[in-house]
Amino acid sequence: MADDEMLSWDESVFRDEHVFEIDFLPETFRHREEQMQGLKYALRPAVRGSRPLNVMARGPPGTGKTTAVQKLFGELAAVSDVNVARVNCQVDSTRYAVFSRLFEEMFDYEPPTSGISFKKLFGQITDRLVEEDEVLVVALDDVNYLFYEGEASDTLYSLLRAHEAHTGAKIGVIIISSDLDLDIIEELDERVQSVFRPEEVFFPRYDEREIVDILEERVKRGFREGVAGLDVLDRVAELTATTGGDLRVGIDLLRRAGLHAEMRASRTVEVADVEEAYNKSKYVHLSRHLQGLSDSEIALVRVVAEHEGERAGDVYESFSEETELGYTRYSELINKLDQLGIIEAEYTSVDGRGRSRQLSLAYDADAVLERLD
Ligand SMILES: Nc1ncnc2c1ncn2[C@@H]1O[C@H](COP(=O)(O)OP(=O)(O)OP(=O)(O)O)[C@@H](O)[C@H]1O
Repeated sequence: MADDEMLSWDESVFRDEHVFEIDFLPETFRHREEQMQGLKYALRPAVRGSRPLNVMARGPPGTGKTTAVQKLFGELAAVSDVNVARVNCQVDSTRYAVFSRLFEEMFDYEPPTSGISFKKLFGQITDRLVEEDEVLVVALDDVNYLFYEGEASDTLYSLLRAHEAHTGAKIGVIIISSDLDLDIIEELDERVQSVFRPEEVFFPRYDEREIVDILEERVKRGFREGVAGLDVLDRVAELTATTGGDLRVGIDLLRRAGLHAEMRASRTVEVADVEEAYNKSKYVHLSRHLQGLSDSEIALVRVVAEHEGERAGDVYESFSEETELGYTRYSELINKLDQLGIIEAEYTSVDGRGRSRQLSLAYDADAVLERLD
């Protein structure tokens, strides 16, 4: 490499590295007009002080569901006094935790950590809504986690029937799910099904062309001019599309490719940097899912890694030694990790012993263990 192509210490390929970060809210939001319209239609009554329609937003990971809701919530808060609250159910995965978060959003301080019953917490939220004659719109993001914990029906029931228990309380609910195997309505109790008839808004995968359109904007804002060419963008879009169309993969690829170019002290990002970055970026889902796991779930992932391909009954011994949890809880945890796509639990017939589940990791064991440390 000639000297003038080398990056000096105080130089960077990045103009604004922040645009590649997870929590960056993009200004332009292309290829989601229809979904934004659908959501707006449902939320419009809230601006007039009425209860909005409930919404079920579904689509594979990284298709803009959270971003759409954040943008609309921003607009709503700017033009009205509607209360908006987005709850990340991966973090707050019980009814109590969800309502604590709502309390915090509305009152700007956390509820007392002990001694306050659910009823009281709930009562304070609805009292405030009634007194101030305000509307609350709640987005339950990654609602699938409430299902994995068996908390979805109770949580939705309380939200949807708030106006019965507390006359005048106006709450609208948007549930967001990226688990397309989960039949949400079917999985809810009948008492919830009878009151929950949401508008449906679907977020399909972006195709390769759309990914290029969207990421072009990030490249322009994130890198200095002339740093990343079209060949880089096309390769990133291709890899993103083949990994399932999750834009997070593409955004992560751009950032890592940039860092890799800097490591080579290069002033430009090349396709080879993208290929190198892909070895890490392809695991963004895995990292995201592992982040939200509890200690006992992590223990189970480790145990399965050590007993790859063995039967659930046999693996249990090692698990119980580590955690002292019972078999029922063990089975529930297996189901959750299976639904999250971290492990695979497949039924196999065992001679004379009926059917049993065989456990294995859905990813390369080293990639998983590395991310748990
Ligand atoms: N149309 C778009 N334009 C610009 N950026 C987008 C667009 N769609 C998604 N993104 C970006 O892709 C990333 C993932 O989007 P987002 O979190 O909204 O997806 P999601 O569907 O909610 O994912 P999950 O279901 O996994 O939570 C974010 O960084 C977001 O900024």
